[in-house]
Amino acid sequence: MSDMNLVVVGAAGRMGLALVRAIHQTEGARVAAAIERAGSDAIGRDVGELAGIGEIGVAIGDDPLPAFAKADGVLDFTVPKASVEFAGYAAQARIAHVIGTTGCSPEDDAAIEAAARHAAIVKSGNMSLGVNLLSALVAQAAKALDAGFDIEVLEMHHRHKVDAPSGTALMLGEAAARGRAIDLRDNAVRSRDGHTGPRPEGSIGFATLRGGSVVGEHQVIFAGEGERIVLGHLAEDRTIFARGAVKAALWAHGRKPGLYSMFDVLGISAA
Ligand SMILES: NC(=O)C1=CN([C@@H]2O[C@H](COP(=O)(O)OP(=O)(O)OC[C@H]3O[C@@H](n4cnc5c(N)ncnc54)[C@H](OP(=O)(O)O)[C@@H]3O)[C@@H](O)[C@H]2O)C=CC1
Ligand SMILES: O=C(O)C1=N[C@H](C(=O)O)C[C@H](O)C1
Repeated sequence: MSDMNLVVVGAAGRMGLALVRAIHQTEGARVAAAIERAGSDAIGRDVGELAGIGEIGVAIGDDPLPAFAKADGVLDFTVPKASVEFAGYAAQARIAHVIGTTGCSPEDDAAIEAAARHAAIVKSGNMSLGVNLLSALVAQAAKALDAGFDIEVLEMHHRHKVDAPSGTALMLGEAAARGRAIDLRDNAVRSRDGHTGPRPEGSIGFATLRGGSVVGEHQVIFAGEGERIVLGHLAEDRTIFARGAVKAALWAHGRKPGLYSMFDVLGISAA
């Protein structure tokens, strides 16, 4: 079988470059095109050279449509507005679209869901095996522990991150809510400041730290009377997300249209 031709959008970004390296190391996949924002300094540069793997003969461009028309899939870790646009183009081209972008609004998610009627989309706030497994464990723990255990989600990321709470923190919050059989939207406490009053029983709290070069750290704390259970994940390298995304693309290639998650790709039961 011929290699899966992948377009990396946001190719000069932190994840874009990690994706180029991951595709290069994966049998059955090749970088067919690399796209950046119009006006980016990276336009015209060889994406392999930029990613530190040497020239691969793929110059970064700014026009996604012709690139998508010749490809089998798109890897997209950009910004919500761009991901919505790319979802429309990938749907037109009927090719797989892997979306790692976080910070999407409900309207963005609705547009992506609509595009998934025409193409296979895999979207997840975290593409690593570890976090997806952690998510299943969190749901299980939340189900086993009663509301006497307060749930708090703590995350830390590098100083460049623009959205909060992280996509992963929200995914872990969703897992906890699923375990508790409650709706996260009605129970999330996403910030605290000043005289907050006591903690609402059954709520799920989020705390965000930003600084330095931290790749991504998450903890879910179940705080009870006299004891705490802490489940966590430490990302040491962006390779874990990139490898997961390439795996998702290969999995989605030729699959029927629909919105899938990394649980589907990894065969993990959401619990
Ligand atoms: N799901 C997961 O496993 C993971 C998700 N992420 C998420 O991925 C996203 C990107 O993260 P990161 O790589 O650190 O961010 P970066 O800012 O380093 O990369 C994003 C890239 O996308 C480019 N871009 C923006 N708009 C467009 C556009 N319209 N067309 C083409 N390219 C565009 C940016 O260009 P410019 O800078 O010039 O604007 C930039 O190069 C974030 O939402 C992050 O949370 C990150 C890691 C793992
Ligand atoms: O922006 C990042 O860097 C990351 N974003 C994702 C998130 O929002 O959870 C995944 C990972 O933690 C890195």
